[in-house]
Amino acid sequence: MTPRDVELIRRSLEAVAGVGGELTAHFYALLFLRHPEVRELFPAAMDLQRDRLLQALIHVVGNVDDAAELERFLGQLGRDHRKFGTLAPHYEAVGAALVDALAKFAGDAWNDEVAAAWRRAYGTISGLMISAAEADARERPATWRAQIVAHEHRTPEVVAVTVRPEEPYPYLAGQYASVEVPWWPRVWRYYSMANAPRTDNLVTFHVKKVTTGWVSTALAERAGVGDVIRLGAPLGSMVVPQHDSSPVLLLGGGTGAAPMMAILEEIARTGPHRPVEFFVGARTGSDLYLLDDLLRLSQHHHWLSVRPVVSEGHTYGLAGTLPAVLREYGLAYGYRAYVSGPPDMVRQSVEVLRQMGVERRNIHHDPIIDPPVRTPSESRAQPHHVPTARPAAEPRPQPAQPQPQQRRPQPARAPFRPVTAAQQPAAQQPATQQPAAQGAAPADGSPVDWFAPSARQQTAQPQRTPRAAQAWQGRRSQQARRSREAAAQPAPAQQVQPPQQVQTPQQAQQAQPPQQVPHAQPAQPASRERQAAQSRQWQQPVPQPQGQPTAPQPRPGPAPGAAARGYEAARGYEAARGYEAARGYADARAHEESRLAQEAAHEEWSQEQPDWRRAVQAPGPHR
Ligand SMILES: NC(=O)C1=CN([C@@H]2O[C@H](COP(=O)(O)OP(=O)(O)OC[C@H]3O[C@@H](n4cnc5c(N)ncnc54)[C@H](O)[C@@H]3O)[C@@H](O)[C@H]2O)C=CC1
Repeated sequence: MTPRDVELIRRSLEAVAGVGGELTAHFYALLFLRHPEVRELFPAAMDLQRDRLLQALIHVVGNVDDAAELERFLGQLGRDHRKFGTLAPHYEAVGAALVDALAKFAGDAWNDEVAAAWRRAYGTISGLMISAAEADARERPATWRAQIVAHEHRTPEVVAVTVRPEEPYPYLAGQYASVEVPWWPRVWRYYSMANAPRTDNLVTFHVKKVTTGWVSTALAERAGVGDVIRLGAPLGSMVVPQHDSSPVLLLGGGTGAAPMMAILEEIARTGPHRPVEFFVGARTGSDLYLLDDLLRLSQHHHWLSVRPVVSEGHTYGLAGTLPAVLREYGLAYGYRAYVSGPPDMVRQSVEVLRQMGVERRNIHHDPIIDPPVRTPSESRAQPHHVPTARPAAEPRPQPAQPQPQQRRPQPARAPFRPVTAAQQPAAQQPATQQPAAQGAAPADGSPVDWFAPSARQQTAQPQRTPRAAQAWQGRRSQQARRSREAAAQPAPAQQVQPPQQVQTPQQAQQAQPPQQVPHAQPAQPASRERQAAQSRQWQQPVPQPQGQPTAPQPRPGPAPGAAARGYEAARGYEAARGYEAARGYADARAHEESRLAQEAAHEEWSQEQPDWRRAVQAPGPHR
């Protein structure tokens, strides 16, 4: 690209900065109308996808002077696109739709010279992506199937999910992978590997349940041992160089500490052992889910210092956010720094490190991931504030908000979610739960999803053909009826409850371990102390029922009477049977829900087409 091309492209991007949402919606409308087969490559819900395109373009234009960074970024983008099934001809279709969409929205900033500059630039971009993807295809698969072998709640919100990929999954400590769950096809989310590569090929991810995160919620609540997920190729350059012995500073906030654990494990295993300072941050003491592991490690490794940092509430450790504590207490000079956590934490930490004199090349972090939620003022004030690449991210939870659904609207098209007995039809939802109309700030001042469908698109929704609307209604009421029937049936777990009168309270409690029913809300220990108390309780020997001799007794046969059944239940036997039954039952329901969701998504796709046509035919803002 010539400097003139760069100048023209920058100016045209500035011209469309205020209409990014419409531009990308128009781009996808054009693409899907011209090439309907391409729609199959994208997830049913397109909101995050829309955000990605513009972010990638902004990154490319922002780094156009840095050939090495461009090559790295586009190479990674091309390799990462293999998991979507993207082929070389798709790039051409995308380029044509992109230029046409820009032409419509750039207004006076668009002319033949600008169009030619964009075509040249896109040729270079797609060329780099295609060649990186082709080279990658010669070496490794596009995706890996991986079976969940462990699923462990580390806190009520954070789950450690361990998978065994079916084929070797080579990666470096500190890298991340995209993950797709079977319930939301083509929706990919990124998680860092929380362990260094192991000979048994097991990989652990730390997943925080996010209110509106489809993949995170599925991984945390729906997934269980035996389920198979898909992994994309490992990505990222936040790795410790081999043969480097500089001291290391690790800053890990929340589940962002996961890649730091992998780096730490790698240093411990392969050396060289150099001073490692690990500032591990969380909002509250009970969110420091890695602290016990880290303290144990620091007892074994004299070179490791662990500094817990808590920003809310009173607890041991340092008080404040990670960047603030780093500024106050941190050692940084001469250190190689690794930073991971919420986007603002990473940005601020990088800034503090730079102020402390750490060279940019010694500060490592993943591409900064922002949730696709922006206030109108942010969008207007900082249309180009994105300095680095951003893979798609799930919106970060807003724990401080009492009503998270008001902060981040639900996925725009309610039918994508299966209807359960507990849910009202979307039309009956309170007005506050409906997605905010684009461009209109909610009265309560909460942020607008700037990439949500516009008010026009939403009001266009009821304009289905009567036949399609009838089919959809039929499907919804069928699902609601099934859910009601399922809810009315006693769950198998309840059918095998032993009679109450033969159980002591302790036995009853032990017969129903809180963590054993999958897909149910996990127990919510209010504090670390309570967690410890629960764990101690579970380690206690099973008390003998009253009236039974205390000497070892042969286990009673299969439930000859109520007392024997109670005895078995106290030993967890009935609970285990109930668990199995409940699990099969829940799985069947989950599959049914998933099937209905898929059908609904397909129906939505066909309903979208008139919307695309209208979007394509509508006049641009400048015309
Ligand atoms: N799960 C994974 O494998 C990985 C997750 N991440 C990212 O890490 C983040 C983890 O989120 P949570 O666990 O909810 O962390 P969190 O929101 O509970 O915060 C963790 C730490 O970051 C600090 N922090 C939060 N917001 C801040 C701000 N605006 N300025 C300064 N410090 C701030 C907190 O004080 C705390 O010390 C997510 O954004 C996730 O995308 C990053 C890498 C890997």
